[in-house]
Amino acid sequence: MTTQQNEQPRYEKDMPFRELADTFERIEVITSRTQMTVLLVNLFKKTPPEIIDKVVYLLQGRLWPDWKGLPELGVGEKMLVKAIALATQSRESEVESLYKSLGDLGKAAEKLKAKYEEKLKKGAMSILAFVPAKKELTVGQVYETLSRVALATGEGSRDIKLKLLAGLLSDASPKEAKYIIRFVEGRLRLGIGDATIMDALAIVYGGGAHARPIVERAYNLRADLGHIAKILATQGLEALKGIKPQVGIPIRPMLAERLNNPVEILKKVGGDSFVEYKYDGERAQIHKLGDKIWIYSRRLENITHQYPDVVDYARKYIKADEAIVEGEIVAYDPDTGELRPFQELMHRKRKHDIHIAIKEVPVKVFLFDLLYVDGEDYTLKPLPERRAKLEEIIEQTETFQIAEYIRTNDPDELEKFFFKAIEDGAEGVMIKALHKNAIYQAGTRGWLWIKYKRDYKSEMIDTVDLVIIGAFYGRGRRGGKYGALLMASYNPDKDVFESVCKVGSGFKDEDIDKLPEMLKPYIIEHKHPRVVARMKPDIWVTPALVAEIIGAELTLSPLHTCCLDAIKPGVGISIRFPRFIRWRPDKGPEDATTSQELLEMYKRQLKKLSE
Ligand SMILES: Nc1ncnc2c1ncn2[C@@H]1O[C@H](COP(=O)(O)OP(=O)(O)OP(=O)(O)O)[C@@H](O)[C@H]1O
Repeated sequence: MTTQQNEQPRYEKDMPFRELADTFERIEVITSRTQMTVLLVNLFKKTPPEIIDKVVYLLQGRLWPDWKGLPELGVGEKMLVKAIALATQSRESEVESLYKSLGDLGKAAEKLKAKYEEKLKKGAMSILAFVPAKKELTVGQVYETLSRVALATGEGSRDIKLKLLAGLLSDASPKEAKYIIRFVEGRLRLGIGDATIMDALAIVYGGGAHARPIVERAYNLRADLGHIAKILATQGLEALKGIKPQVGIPIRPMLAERLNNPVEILKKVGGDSFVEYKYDGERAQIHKLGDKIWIYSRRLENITHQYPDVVDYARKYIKADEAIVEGEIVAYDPDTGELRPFQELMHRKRKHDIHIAIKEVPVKVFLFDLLYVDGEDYTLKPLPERRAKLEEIIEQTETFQIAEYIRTNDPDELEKFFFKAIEDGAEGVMIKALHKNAIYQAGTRGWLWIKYKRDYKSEMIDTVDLVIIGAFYGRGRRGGKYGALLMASYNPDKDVFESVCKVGSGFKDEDIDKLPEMLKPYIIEHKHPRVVARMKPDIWVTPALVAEIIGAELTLSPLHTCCLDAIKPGVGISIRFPRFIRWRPDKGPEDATTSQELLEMYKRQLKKLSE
């Protein structure tokens, strides 16, 4: 077996890997977080600044931040068993049985390594052979070798990985072998949190606890703790103080608190606020540098490859050389423009062929913040300033636009907008403070943003039969035809038809093709006298035709008049994500589901949302 020492470059500024393995071992037996910090402080004091980033990554149990999208180690248990067998000149069956009895492959490696070293020593003693003194493994070497293991891909990569690992284990002491194996297995499990690492960094390189918020702020702006540690260790605290976001490195997201009372919410944010749709999609932090685009998820994974369409929009419609903006990616129906449920977006993510997925589940992006543009950090500027700049640099289109919002300090207005948001397929609303301290609190959940979602949801179990009272012109593939219908329930007490929803989904192409002919005899120039509606369709029709409809749930809406004021003042009952099932030619308009029945259904199906 050739040893890694001979193949690997030695690091000028390096330290023995033993130091790290010793720290791991001590961390395993301590019981308090303070002790953990002390151990890390001692470790960092011994660490040359040039390799602090590698030490931090190894403490985090990874080789680099996940968002880099670099390959993982890609080493299975079988390969590890082989590598241990090679490095300790044992049989694979021996490794396996020891693994079985100890329940820990790291410990098995440690034992076999110790046994092998013992054997070597004895052999050397008995024949008085010359055994060259082994050089110590260094952090740099271990890091470099493991990186090469991860980056070896494609044909022949299995052999390369095996050879590299076996070499590394040959050079390792028993204890080092144990931790190398656990690291590769992803089972280091030392429970060292980022916060503890930051505490220790602040003490060693920042001069004490006062440096801690500066380290944290830097990490929030650039979610790469190794990178932040290296700047701190090599350039000092002042360099960290001036740190700005960097395009390509994700910013840790700002998060919202939750409240369900509009009056209280407005009090919390200081009255005047933006109330925005809380879209039900995937959060996207979009970075642009010239033509290069990165998209990061809520958990800062690199999801760029999942959204080539969004990459395209960002390239075209962000009018800045460098920018970081945030928004929500939502699935929509191109024929009606309506938003689709979150599950459809997930369906798209599961598809293997991204080009088919893009066609089947097209998406829109609703932008809600701007964090950085052309060299300027916007995270410390108040929201109105960020929004104004966002509006300035975005060319808004159908598929790439600013989130729907109102500015208000009126709880009733807030509530109405909330119901409208739900009916339009959003989850609720986000209320955002506008005062001068309303900065972008990266990495923090706070009261500058408050989410307002429903407590209750009325599941829709049964279908309903509703009457057509109007129609909307279609777009996309439905251009020149009707794309959606305005549907109503019957109110026998008043003998009127009350609007419930606008339905555009569930129709087959032939249904859409037949609509103009079906509706033609019923078209009228104005709203029918027996129709009560707030929404205005492109054409009105006499209530006559009935269709069976289902939806995700019954919901409250300020746009519809079915049971208006019955549950809450100013809002009626509606259907969220309604879908056409079939025509009901056997039913006349007065046979449709009544408003009273819808009210009963709403009440019956009311369910507390357990979160
Ligand atoms: N207009 C908007 N402004 C901010 N966030 C929005 C908006 N629309 C949708 N969102 C989504 O809502 C989330 C904000 O809620 P929160 O900060 O509580 O995050 P969360 O913990 O992911 O919660 P949730 O599960 O409710 O989405 C964001 O992460 C984002 O994905």
